[in-house]
Amino acid sequence: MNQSKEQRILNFVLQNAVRGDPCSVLDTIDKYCSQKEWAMNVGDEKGKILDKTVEEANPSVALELGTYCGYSAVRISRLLKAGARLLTVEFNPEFAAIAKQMIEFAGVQDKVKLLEGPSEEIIPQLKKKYEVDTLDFVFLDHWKDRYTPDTILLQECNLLRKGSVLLADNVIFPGAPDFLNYVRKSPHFQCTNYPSHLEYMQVEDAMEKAVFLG
Ligand SMILES: Cn1cnc(CNC(=O)c2cc(-c3ccc(F)cc3)cc(O)c2O)c1
Ligand SMILES: [Mg+2]
Repeated sequence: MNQSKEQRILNFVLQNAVRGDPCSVLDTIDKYCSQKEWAMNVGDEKGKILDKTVEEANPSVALELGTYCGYSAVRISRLLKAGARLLTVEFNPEFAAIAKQMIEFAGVQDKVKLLEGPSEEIIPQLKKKYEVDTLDFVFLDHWKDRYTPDTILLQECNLLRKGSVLLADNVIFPGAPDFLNYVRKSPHFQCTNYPSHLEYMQVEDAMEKAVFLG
């Protein structure tokens, strides 16, 4: 059976990165995806914006929507303080299986809980089933047309508190125009735009930070 691109990325990491070293896993994925096969990891340029936003938020409980191969789950969790945790949601079972192995190889599995299923089903379960009170940080990197409905759902489920930080990838390319409209017009969010480029390409992209004001 033909290997998937995501399986090839994982194999390249297993053969070339240092087990238990998150930075070496990130560098190895970026090397493969810039030199051999493009893939939709957030990448190093936008990854540095993600790093700064996570460090500033210093979250105890973080949520990621859109795990893919686990690149940003490794990126975020390597920065978490002792006892802090990342919940990451992936609806595609093939991607989830790759991400699980990537997270374990990087050695961050004790900080990361991978939840398989559609975000609209998992978000309403976070409080009771996953013992979440409120979320300190949310990284949106899943289907771009789910950013707005899931941001509304997070509010409806009382998962945001004053100061909760949302960071959205790809608000320029592929684009999330309705999300930008929604958060920038809402009195409940303070927004900041971070111009950047599409991962591994010279195409313009950006990340949007939206801090919940309560
Ligand atoms: C299948 N699937 C599972 N999760 C998702 C959600 N992510 C995206 O769709 C996504 C797409 C692109 C992208 C795609 C085509 C292209 F030409 C240029 C860029 C980049 C990203 O950073 C993304 O996050 C999609
Ligand atoms: Mg993305």
